Amino acid sequence: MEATIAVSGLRKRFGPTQALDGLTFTVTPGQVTGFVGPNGAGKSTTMRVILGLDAPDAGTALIGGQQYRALKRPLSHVGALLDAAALQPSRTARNHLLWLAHSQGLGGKRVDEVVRLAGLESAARRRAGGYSLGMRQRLGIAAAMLGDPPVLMLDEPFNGLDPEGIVWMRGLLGSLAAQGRAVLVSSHLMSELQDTAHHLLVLGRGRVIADTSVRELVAAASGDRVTLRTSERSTAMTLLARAGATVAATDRDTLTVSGLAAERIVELLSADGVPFSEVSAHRATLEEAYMELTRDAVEFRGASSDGDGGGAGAGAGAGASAEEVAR
Ligand SMILES: Nc1ncnc2c1ncn2[C@@H]1O[C@H](COP(=O)(O)OP(=O)(O)OP(=O)(O)O)[C@@H](O)[C@H]1O
Repeated sequence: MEATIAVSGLRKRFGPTQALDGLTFTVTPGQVTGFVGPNGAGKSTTMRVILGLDAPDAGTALIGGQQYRALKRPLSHVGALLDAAALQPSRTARNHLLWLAHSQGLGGKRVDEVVRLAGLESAARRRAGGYSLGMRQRLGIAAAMLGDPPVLMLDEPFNGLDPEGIVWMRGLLGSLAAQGRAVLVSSHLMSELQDTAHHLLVLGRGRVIADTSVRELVAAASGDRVTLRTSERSTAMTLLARAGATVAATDRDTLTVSGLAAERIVELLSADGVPFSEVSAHRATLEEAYMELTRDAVEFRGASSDGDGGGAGAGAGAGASAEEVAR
């Protein structure tokens, strides 16, 4: 089966709230796609519609070209982690997985495999009701992986994980994508997606406001700034300015240089015998890149009751313009 999620023109209203407002995107295989946006942007609703748990008012949501309800053994097509708290508390984790596996015609051997994959060996025979949120997330991952699906859709999988769990989750997501699966992951924290997501889908008020590669996004936000540390600040400033750079002193022995590549700066300083202890190209964090991307369009934040999202709109080359978003 084709490892894709394709959403087209999705609309969904809950009473006065237009939760999804003509959403269109494709999640492609072989990469982790971060699904981000402020509270109430429509991330969970989108996932619920894709899984057939909510019916859209308009539009389509297809997994590998098919609607969820048309899938014969859904767990073999798509694994989902939606609400890690939704468990039968009296069941052991293993029995929960066995029950799920049997409902899909899968055997106990696969249950043992996913228990291992999720790092739950030592806890699998304990009742899930006593699990911490982090362990529930692992159990949710185990359940999502039961059918070895080509498509994964995980709502806030980092929630409740300790630092070790976060590193584990990042590694897992990366390896699932490297196996050619399509992996859609919602998150509130850019830091969780840093070095994990290859692609970013930014939602605002039920619309896609940016659909962009993380590499391009970070490169654009990083600019061409280079940090230079030297004990001969004024000599370096004169030399680099003469070579066409814009140079600003940021500290007693530190300069920020733009307009010249780091390699060229090293060449120039070396040729003139100017000492330096650091020449490093600035790399924006995903958080910085996201803030820049969403800075301009106020409307992105949504109605004030929607809470604590970022700024709004889309930066150059990354989706709709601020004006479009503000409509
Ligand atoms: N069952 C429902 N009944 C009424 N309104 C709903 C329902 N489900 C979602 N909504 C509303 O739809 C909008 C989108 O909600 P959704 O949960 O999809 O956003 P989200 O991006 O997942 O938010 P969060 O980041 O807080 O999880 C919100 O305004 C929400 O209040």
